[in-house]
Amino acid sequence: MSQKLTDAEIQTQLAQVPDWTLEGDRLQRTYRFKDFVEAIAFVNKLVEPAEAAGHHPDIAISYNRVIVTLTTHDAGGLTQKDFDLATQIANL
Ligand SMILES: C[C@H](O)[C@H](O)[C@H]1CNC2=NC(N)=NC(=O)C2=N1
Repeated sequence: MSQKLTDAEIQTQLAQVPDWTLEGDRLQRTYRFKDFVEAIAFVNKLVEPAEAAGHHPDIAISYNRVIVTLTTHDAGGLTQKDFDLATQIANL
């Protein structure tokens, strides 16, 4: 299991993923698309990197908006896995 990051480590990591924000002890980004079909297409693109990492985002879909939230359930907070996946998602 990955170790929870300290507040200082989280701040350092946040600078590497500028479009993501800290929401409590979670990392979050909202994506907006043309319509529901494009939103779902994006969600489908998350499957491969998430499965490859063995790490899975929480996803909320509302028509053309997708809110991706990252946290490590096993650790009860943010770990390096969350920032690694955020980077991969940002590079899709
Ligand atoms: C056994 C398996 O690797 C774990 O249950 C993984 C699966 N995906 C996961 N995803 C996330 N976001 N947090 C976890 O703690 C987690 N645990």
